[in-house]
Amino acid sequence: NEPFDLRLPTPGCYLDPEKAGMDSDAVFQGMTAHLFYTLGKLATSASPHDLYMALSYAVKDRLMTRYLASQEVIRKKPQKTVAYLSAEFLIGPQLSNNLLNLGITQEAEDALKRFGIESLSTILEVEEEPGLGNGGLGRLAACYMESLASLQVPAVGYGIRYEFGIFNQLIRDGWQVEVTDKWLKGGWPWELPQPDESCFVGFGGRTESYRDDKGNYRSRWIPSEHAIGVPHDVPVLGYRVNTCDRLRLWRADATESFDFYAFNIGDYYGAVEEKVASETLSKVLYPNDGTDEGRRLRLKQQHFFVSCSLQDMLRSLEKRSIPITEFPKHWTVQLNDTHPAIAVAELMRLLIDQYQIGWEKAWNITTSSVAYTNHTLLPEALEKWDLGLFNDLLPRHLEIIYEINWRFLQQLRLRYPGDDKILQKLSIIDEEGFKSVRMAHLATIGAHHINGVAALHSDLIKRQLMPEFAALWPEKFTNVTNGVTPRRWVALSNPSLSNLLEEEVGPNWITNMELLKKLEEKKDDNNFLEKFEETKLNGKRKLSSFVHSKTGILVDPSSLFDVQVKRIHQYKRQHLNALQIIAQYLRIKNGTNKFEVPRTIIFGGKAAPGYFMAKLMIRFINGIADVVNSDPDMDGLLRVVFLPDYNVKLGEIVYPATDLSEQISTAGKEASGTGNMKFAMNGALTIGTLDGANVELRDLVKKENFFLFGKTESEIMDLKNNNYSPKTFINQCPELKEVLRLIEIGHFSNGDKELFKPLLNSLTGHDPFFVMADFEDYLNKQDVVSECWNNKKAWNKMALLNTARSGYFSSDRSIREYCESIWKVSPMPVEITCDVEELT
Ligand SMILES: [N-]=[N+]=N[C@]1([C@H](N)O)O[C@H](CO)[C@@H](O)[C@H](O)[C@H]1O
Repeated sequence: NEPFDLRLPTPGCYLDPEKAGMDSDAVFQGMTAHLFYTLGKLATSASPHDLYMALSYAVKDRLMTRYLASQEVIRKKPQKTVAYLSAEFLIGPQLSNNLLNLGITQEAEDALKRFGIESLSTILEVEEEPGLGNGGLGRLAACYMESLASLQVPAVGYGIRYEFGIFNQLIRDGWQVEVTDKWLKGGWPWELPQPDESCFVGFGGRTESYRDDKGNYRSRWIPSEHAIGVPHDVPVLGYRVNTCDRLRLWRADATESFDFYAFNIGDYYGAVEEKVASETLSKVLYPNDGTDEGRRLRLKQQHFFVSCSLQDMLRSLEKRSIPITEFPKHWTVQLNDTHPAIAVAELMRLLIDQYQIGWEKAWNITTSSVAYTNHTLLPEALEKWDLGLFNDLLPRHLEIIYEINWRFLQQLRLRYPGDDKILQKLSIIDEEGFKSVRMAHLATIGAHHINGVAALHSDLIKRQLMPEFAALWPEKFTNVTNGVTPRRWVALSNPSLSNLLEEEVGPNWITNMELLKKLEEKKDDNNFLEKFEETKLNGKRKLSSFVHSKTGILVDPSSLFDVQVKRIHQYKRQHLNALQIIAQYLRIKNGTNKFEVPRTIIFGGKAAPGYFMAKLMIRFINGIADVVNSDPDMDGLLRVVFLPDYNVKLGEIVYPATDLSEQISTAGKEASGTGNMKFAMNGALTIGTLDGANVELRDLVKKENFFLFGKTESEIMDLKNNNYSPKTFINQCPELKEVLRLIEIGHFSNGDKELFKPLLNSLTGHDPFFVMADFEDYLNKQDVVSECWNNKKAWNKMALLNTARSGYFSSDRSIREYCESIWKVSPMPVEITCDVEELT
């Protein structure tokens, strides 16, 4: 394709920062200009936030050439583009990542010095992160967008621009308190509103059939309510390439922002009612991680961003005068879980009702364009929409879903004549009890591929979640194990390790993590192992001062940093970790502590506001921390910390500072996990169960470099099918008995015996996540950890081998697999030819 002609007076073709207006002086000039013209500030009176905004604008300027060039390539060259539809994009802070991917971090440091700012970190601290996601699913979408750009694959991420993201978490008297996340309050320099590319979206109303000009009977939708979707584009720059893809986030606005008639008759609320109602669509992110929300507004949000996104894709074909029937050649649509699954019905509606395409053709276009990723097996997370609500909000879509379902059931009748049971089981409509629409079935029937996010998980989807569908369409079911971007999670978060890796294997490990295998040669090199350990200590010192500044707790960087950071959920078993701590506490108190290993145990994670047991688990951990941290017997041996407001920014401090990564979910429950990958890349050892991606991690780093414990998924199944009794395990383990007794008498709740009763009753009663069954094995494995820690050389060797062998978990590998096996797309480098002289 002919190179992007750069006749525009903009800095920025990726030849060489020095030559293309990327040197520190150009950055300084850019900042000065934005302070003056954009922010109306003089350098002399600029606050750190002003300088953050000025530097961000100056950096965004330097993205624009690539951003526009990349859009031009998509516009000019009929190439299949990836559309990643996700209700969540947990993109994290942008400035440091864009500086890294542009390769001008040092230039920014130098420019800031001329404003009297000694360190870039001072400016990075003030950046608000857009909390547009809950946890793993949202962060995965962000890692994937960055890898798509770094691999030079044209892509658009489609999502919602929530005005309020995931709540900020405060800890008050040990309890989680949610605070609204006003991330936009200081302004956000990383977006480009595109109001002229807005879309209309309908809700409610009714459908009516009519005869079209060819006399065919057709159905059409007459919505009773409308909203406008205004796109806000966020550049997603690849690492040291010209590709800059975009994240298109939809903001909801009213078709009629102000009703003068209502105003004139003094009905002031009426005057803005519609505006308020519409804006609510993108007002706030639902703060649940992996549970079905089932609320009307949630379904409206899903239809809102999906309809805008599909209209946007179809419009891009019209703009390029490409026949709509060629949609599958130009767009491959990935559904990030069932949250955007309405896309199957909405694409059919747009193709049939708006573009008058016949059913079969429309179905062919849809099923050859859409693919679906499942992220959880938890029954309570599988979205099912009440039929009444669905019909009320999306009557035309329900008509189309009935037709899809009818045709599907016809197929089944042919394949399984007389087997009504399988029809009921696979139908999109769940007729049992409250009739509902099963979104996972709609996605599976409408998709050409369904993938899980780790080998075990994808296998369990086929064996447990959807065995009949897997038998029906074995070719559709596949696996793409999750990955994380090494740019943010190693190069950016852990500069001292990054420098050591570059020293040892050269700079290309950042885009080719397999190169890290070369580090294996250093596994017995004491000198190198000490350097490696030093990088970890750097991280631990940084985290220690952060812990002290946030919680007032003093922790010893030379102690074993044992970390569990993730959303609080019973299946992730933060309470199992807490019980183990009490056992350690008792051993120290009773003098039966075998290994004098000073440990700092750190927790972090938000609980969904409506999830009582998760909130009680946070209170429980803080109750234990108060007792342990105020007990002189624990000095120099045990410290427990609950770090508030765990998010991407905090993750960037925690992952490089961890010795032991806790991945202790009940086997069969954690689809993949991605924190486990970030820890291993940064040289932490994992104590974990054979669950999710832990299985592949253990295979790759080798079992001697992984602390495995616990029952396997099939052993858990056996326990479940044979009337599992937690009491059996309690009676077998005196330490566990003593731990439970201490909780019961209120030892960690100032004598209040009631506070943790719900937790105790659940653990000693039904124990749905088999905490009691795995406790003893877990406690024993922690002893193995302590023993190993006392052998520094052995520990560092194991840690090095984790980093060396975690290259597989780069999101570049995941994206390559999606491109080859599901999307059938290939990289499309963006050429920028510019006559430098002409530019500068
Ligand atoms: N929803 N959801 N699913 C999850 C996470 N909670 O966001 O998706 C993540 C991303 O696929 C998985 O790593 C994790 O195991 C799974 O529970």
